Amino acid sequence: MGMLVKGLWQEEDQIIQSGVFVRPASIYAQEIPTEVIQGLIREPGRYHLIASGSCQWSHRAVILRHLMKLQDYIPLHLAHGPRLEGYAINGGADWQIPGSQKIPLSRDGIRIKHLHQLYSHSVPDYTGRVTVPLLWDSWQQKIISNESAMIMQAFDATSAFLIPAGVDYSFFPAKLESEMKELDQRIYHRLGNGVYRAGFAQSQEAYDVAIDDVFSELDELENHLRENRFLFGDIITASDWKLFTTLVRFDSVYYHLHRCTKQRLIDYPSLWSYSRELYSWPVIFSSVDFSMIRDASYKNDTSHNPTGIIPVAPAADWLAPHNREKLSSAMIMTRSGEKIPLSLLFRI
Ligand SMILES: N[C@@H](CCC(=O)N[C@@H](CS)C(=O)NCC(=O)O)C(=O)O
Repeated sequence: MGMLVKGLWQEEDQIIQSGVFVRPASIYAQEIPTEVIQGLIREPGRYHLIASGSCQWSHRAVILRHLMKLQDYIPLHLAHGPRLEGYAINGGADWQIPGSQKIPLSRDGIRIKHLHQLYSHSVPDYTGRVTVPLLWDSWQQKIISNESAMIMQAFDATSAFLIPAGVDYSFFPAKLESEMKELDQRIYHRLGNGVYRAGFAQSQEAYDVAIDDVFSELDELENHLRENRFLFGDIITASDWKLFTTLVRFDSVYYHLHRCTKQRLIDYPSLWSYSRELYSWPVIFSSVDFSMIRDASYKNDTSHNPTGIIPVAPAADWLAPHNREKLSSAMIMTRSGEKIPLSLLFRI
């Protein structure tokens, strides 16, 4: 896939170790400071989100931007196009680095084509992977974070300053913090990253271990969601959105391209109705582009799909009634831990 070494792009990388896919830690993975969170609201247009429509980690950040109603505050740029040197930032055409026209002697701004050029513009001797999503500070011309979980949390925390819809709701309620952390880690290891470990495995053993994790996690979630409307009962949290971005891609990409072929999402009745409920929210529905997900995944994963042929989409009725309201009401928490009906805030 390629990476930057001391600011220079190189095609070799080190993500496979003894046949096992090892996802490197993000370089800017620290918690996002409060001044930046306040800045997201108080300085509209200063911070930009750069994401990809196909990537589950990007999708998490894009979803939180919608749910916290930040579209007018944080411009979104979708990296897409042929991956010649990693991600193209604007379909392979020139793209002006936001804010670069303010750099002295650069009135026309700095124009780039590849995401790695944004990384090395931010840190000239950057060594590491060049990943989406990332949060860009257009005033300081630097990357603030390239870790989706931290970006989600920062977007969520803006409700302490902005109070969209007059209620300081949160998808990371303090009351559930430690339980969410534990659950998110388990799901990330076994399922979210498990589908990548299965897809990129270069030995039978590594593949078998990953597949076992993926499907035992799906079994466990299926049991849980049979009786619980969301992962935390009647309360929706960011853990649901993290899980959703993996599930929504499962049958379209991971099932076939990553060889997760034991069962499809639609073979799990509760996981499938749960996914349909989350998909049915108008703001979420508009954030899912199945053909972009499939095209980008199948065209760019040339090691699994050297011909670039995009297989036909699996038949699945994502708009069929989910009937999850029979399980419980649907609630959300405020920052202080009070439960309020979701329908007061969102069209669901
Ligand atoms: N830990 C990161 C992972 C992001 C990530 O791996 N993104 C993929 C796209 S789905 C990427 O940019 N891959 C390019 C690469 O690793 O070279 C996060 O959750 O934000």
